[in-house]
Amino acid sequence: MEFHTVNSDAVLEAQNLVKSYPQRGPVLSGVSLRLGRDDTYAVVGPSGCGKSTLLYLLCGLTVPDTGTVTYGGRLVDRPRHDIAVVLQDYGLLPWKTVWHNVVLGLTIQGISKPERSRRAWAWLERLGLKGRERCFPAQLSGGEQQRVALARALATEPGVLLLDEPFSSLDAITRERLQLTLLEMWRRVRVPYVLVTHSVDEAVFLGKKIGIMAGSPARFTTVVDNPHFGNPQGRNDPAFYATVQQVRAALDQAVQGNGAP
Ligand SMILES: Nc1ncnc2c1ncn2[C@@H]1O[C@H](COP(=O)(O)OP(=O)(O)OP(=O)(O)O)[C@@H](O)[C@H]1O
Repeated sequence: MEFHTVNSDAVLEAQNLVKSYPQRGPVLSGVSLRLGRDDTYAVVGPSGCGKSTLLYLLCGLTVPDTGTVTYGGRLVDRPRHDIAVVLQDYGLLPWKTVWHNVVLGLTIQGISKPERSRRAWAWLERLGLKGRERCFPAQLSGGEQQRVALARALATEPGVLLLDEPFSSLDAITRERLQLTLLEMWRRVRVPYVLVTHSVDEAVFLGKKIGIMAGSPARFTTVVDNPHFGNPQGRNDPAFYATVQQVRAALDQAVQGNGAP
């Protein structure tokens, strides 16, 4: 049993992560992140800077060279049931129906059949997928597949949700709808999340905190406390766009400065 001393109101905490890949060398260096119980955290940064790598470290799919990730004070060094991940390509099993994809994680966790059924129906309904449970992923649109991936993650009642560019392959309208869906889900179950995105606009809409990553190896150059998180007026509010521009400028500056301190 490994316990680490962390601030008790942090659900997920990364401290001074350093990560290298063979042949690639150091990708991340000195990366720290603190996700509180009521937080949502958006991560933006240039392509290839190491955002997905950070997410894999946060969920224990890979381990850092040095530094630690803790969940509720316990070291994360392998995947855990209470840290759910939603990937860009949905990660659905093509040979399983929507229903079986949604209950998959629950079956692995050994959840009883009635409880599996209760949770799966609840999330299919909340995400507007009732009636689609017998379909296979290939019979669904991209937006529907992404909602199945969200239902599957949320049905496990995770303590933390990690999302790796979950909406990037969707058209603009579907993307905005699903951003709202994620926000509604967060308001309902209050599961803290880390969202990796290429879209500054999405980061400002969905991140209470916005971490800007840059440099080689990358680190957080700036973390913005975002007053426009979940702004009901959203994109109709000029102040929202002022924040988008500020974050974009900070990102440009970080990239031009290559993240150097
Ligand atoms: N398993 C691996 N082995 C070697 N190099 C890797 C591995 N995984 C990622 N990399 C390299 O590490 C760097 C960071 O990759 P990562 O996918 O974390 O970046 P990213 O910021 O998420 O990129 P993007 O925004 O394009 O998705 C890239 O140069 C990538 O080629």
